[in-house]
Amino acid sequence: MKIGLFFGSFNPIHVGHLIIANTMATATDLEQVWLVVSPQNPFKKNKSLLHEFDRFDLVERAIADNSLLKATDLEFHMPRPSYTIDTLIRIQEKFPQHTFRLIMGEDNLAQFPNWKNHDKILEYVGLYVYPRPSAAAHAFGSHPAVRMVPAPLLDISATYIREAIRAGRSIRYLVPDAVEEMIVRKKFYI
Ligand SMILES: Nc1ncnc2c1ncn2[C@@H]1O[C@H](COP(=O)(O)OP(=O)(O)OP(=O)(O)O)[C@@H](O)[C@H]1O
Ligand SMILES: O=C(O)c1ccc[n+]([C@@H]2O[C@H](COP(=O)([O-])O)[C@@H](O)[C@H]2O)c1
Repeated sequence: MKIGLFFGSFNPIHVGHLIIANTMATATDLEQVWLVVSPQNPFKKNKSLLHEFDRFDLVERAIADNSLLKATDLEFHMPRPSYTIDTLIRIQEKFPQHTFRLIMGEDNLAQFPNWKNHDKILEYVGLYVYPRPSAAAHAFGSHPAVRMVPAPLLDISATYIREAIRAGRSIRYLVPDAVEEMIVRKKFYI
């Protein structure tokens, strides 16, 4: 199978992530998308980073009704911070029967040349990129290993959702109902 790996902090998962994952699984040649929850992005020092077990639970709740999407906690058992190349190698070793592509939002492309072994990532799996309104300029638009997937722009972020919660505003429709229910019940991000 050809599978898209969608890495993220998912702090928390929101409808933007779900639209991206579902678009990749239905409007491209990818047959499934696996959401890889990263314990620690090497570039992010976030005080409001929820424990990875809780972020993973929220992801599982969010995708429970979509058989094309799966969640994986593989990075929980790997060294921190979470370097994507190391995880890609581990996943390919574990699932030699599948081919993989790396999915990311366009905002990640500007910093991508600073990722560990980014050339190797391009060679190894290639990228499927979802456009993002806040994306800074980058030089990957016509790179042969990078596929820009045309799709509606989504001006929504986990930062906005955390701020809304802190300010006592509703996050209804920004996250699935089951995710909102758990965030409210467990008082996450307050
Ligand atoms: N609205 C969006 N449009 C395009 N890509 C997105 C969007 N939201 C998230 N992504 C992509 O999803 C992946 C995981 O992102 P992440 O979990 O950091 O979400 P985020 O909303 O950007 O979070 P934060 O606001 O905390 O930085 C990244 O590749 C990111 O580029
Ligand atoms: O491997 C790297 O050098 C690297 C540098 C920056 C980010 N990443 C990964 O990119 C993914 C997206 O991060 P985030 O926090 O924007 O969701 C997440 O899995 C990070 O571990 C990976």
